[in-house]
Order: sequence, then C-alpha cells, then structure tokens
Amino acid sequence: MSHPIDVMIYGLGAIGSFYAFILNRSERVRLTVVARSNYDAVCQNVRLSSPLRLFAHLVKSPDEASTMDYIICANKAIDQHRVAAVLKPAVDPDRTSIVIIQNGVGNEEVFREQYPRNLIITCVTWVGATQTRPGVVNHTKSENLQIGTFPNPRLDQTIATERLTEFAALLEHGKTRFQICDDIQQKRWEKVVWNAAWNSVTTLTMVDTQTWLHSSPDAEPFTRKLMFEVITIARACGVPLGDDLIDQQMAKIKAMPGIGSSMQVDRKNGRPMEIDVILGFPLQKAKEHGVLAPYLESLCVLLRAIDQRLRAAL
Ligand SMILES: NC(=O)C1=CN([C@@H]2O[C@H](COP(=O)(O)OP(=O)(O)OC[C@H]3O[C@@H](n4cnc5c(N)ncnc54)[C@H](OP(=O)(O)O)[C@@H]3O)[C@@H](O)[C@H]2O)C=CC1
Ligand SMILES: CC(C)(CO)C(=O)C(=O)O
Repeated sequence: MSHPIDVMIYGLGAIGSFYAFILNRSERVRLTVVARSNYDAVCQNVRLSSPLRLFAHLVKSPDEASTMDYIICANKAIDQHRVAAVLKPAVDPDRTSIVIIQNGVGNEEVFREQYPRNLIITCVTWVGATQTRPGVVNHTKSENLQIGTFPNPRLDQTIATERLTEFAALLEHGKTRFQICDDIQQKRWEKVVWNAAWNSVTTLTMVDTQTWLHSSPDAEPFTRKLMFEVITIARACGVPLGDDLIDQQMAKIKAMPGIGSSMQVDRKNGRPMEIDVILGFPLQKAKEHGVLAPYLESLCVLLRAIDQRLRAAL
C-alpha cells in the first residue's frame, strides 16, 4: 500500500465532521480531529445523520498532534490570526498543505502571512449541515466542493499541483462530489454573493429564504441590489463575475425549500458570527476601490450590533 497520509481537521463542527467522514473512507488517511466544546461527546462517538463511526485520533489542541500532510480548517472564520498561530505545532514548512473549507473571501491571507512557504488549498463547500447536539451532525442538503490553490510564488508549481492532485484523490476515494477549479477565487466570490445575501437576511430577520422572499414585493429587488453590490466589488478586485449570476442564484434559491443559514444557526446558538469574511472583507475592498455599497454596509452594521450582543453574553 502507498505511504499513509496524515490529515488533521481543525474545527469538528458540521462541515468538519462531514469531511472527516469522507476522508475516513480512505485507508491511506491517518486522521486526527481537533474537538473543543464537543470533545467529550465525540469521545463517545460522532454521528453523521446515521450512526457511522469515525476512526480518528481525537485531540483537544494541535500541540497534541505531530506534523501533518494536510490541515483542514473547518472552524468558523472568526478568529483567523489566533487559529493560524494555534496550528503551528502541526505545520511542517516543507510538507504541510493548509486546506481552508470556510465561507468568505480573504480567508487565506493570515495563513499566507504566518506560513509563507506552505501550500494553501482553498475550497468552497455547498454542503448544508448542522450540528444538532454535540457530536451529532445532520447533513441537510447538497454535496459539492470546489477546490483550487492559493498562488504561492515561493512554492514550486509542480509540487503545488502534486499536492492538490493528492488531496483530490482523497476526496475521490471518499466518494464526494468536487471539482478542481483554476478560477477558485471567482468561485469564492460567487459563494460570497450568495452568503452576503442569504446569510445576512436570514440572520437579521430569523426567517427562512422563502418566507423572506414572500414577505413583501420589495424583498426580492432588495436582495438583487445587495447581490449586485458584491458583484461590483468583486469586479473592482479583478474577479469577473457576470450580471447573470443574480438570476442564477435567484433561480437556485427559489427552487429550494426555504432554508436558513450557518450564520442564522450561530445567532440561534448565541455564538459569534462570520461577519468579517462574508461582509467585512468585501466592504474593505469596496472602500479601497471607491465602490459604494450602501445595502451591504447597512446589513454589516446591523449584524455587528447583534454579534456584539452575542459576544458580550458568552
Ligand atoms: N454548516 C453549513 O451548512 C455550511 C457551513 N459553511 C462554512 O463552513 C465553516 C464551518 O462551519 P460549520 O461547520 O457550520 O460550523 P459549526 O459551528 O458547526 O462548527 C464550527 C467548528 O469550529 C470551531 N470554532 C468556532 N469558532 C472557532 C474559533 N474562533 N477558533 C477555533 N475553532 C472555532 C467550533 O468549535 P467549538 O464548538 O469548540 O466552538 C466547531 O468545531 C464556516 O466557515 C461556515 O461558514 C459553508 C457552507 C455550509
Ligand atoms: C448551506 C449554505 C449553502 C446555505 O446558504 C451556506 O453556505 C450557509 O448556510 O452558510
């Protein structure tokens, strides 16, 4: 058999658990999972929609682990500087690839700063899942992952391609749907158009997407204007998103039953929300490029007030 591949999942919530099960299907993978608040529950057993067992080395912190071939960050992107620092004991500058499976844009920057020699594989997931109680994850809808590399001029391109291909082989073995994308930043921005709209409105209103769209004749035009602002910001950053993306995303959401969002789950659970990577980074780019984004700005200010209240109550 080929040599084992050491993979660590940081953030064993809904998405981390989902991909832990996928990677568990590969005999080559020696899996380590880092669990924090759900550590005790995961010690008993972690379950994904059905009672599957997860075979992994369970730790509370990366400093209990050895260095890894791949570290998958499936934590909430809310404290990225600290998370990047915490991973250090598991990072080998010449061997470890950091895989980011998170919503948002700009997520890679802190990892690039702290680990300038390592490959970053950046991913967009369309899996819908929720941790309903500690260690129990309900996979609710869709299964798709888009993956690509975050450019690193210090790293030999052949090595980058080899590692991306190896990681893709693990996903293939895990029988999950995925695509390798040369234009992964475009995919990240497309997803952030979606998240800036649906995560924000579902969290501010605490209703699902269908209820929101039917709430008044202004709801859909409002959402379209919001999406258009994010598209305009992406274009100012050199990411060529088309106007038709709005129609595509509207058609997609209308074809789905009403859904909430991962941000809405955070609000329900009284946990900090991913405002910076979903709204804050696009707004920062809007300011840098002189793009006006009043809808996005308003939602961001309102969400920050809720977020501050949630954090104060922790
Ligand atoms: N759930 C979904 O349907 C989707 C989620 N995503 C994205 O996937 C990523 C993971 O989300 P999801 O799995 O839903 O989140 P969950 O809340 O289910 O799990 C988050 C995990 O990250 C850990 N975590 C949270 N905050 C921090 C922090 N500041 N530092 C270190 N670890 C932290 C949590 O540990 P602890 O419990 O100890 O706090 C938990 O293990 C997010 O970027 C999200 O936007 C993308 C598409 C769909
Ligand atoms: C599951 C999905 C796609 C729903 O919009 C999502 O990205 C989220 O909830 O953050």
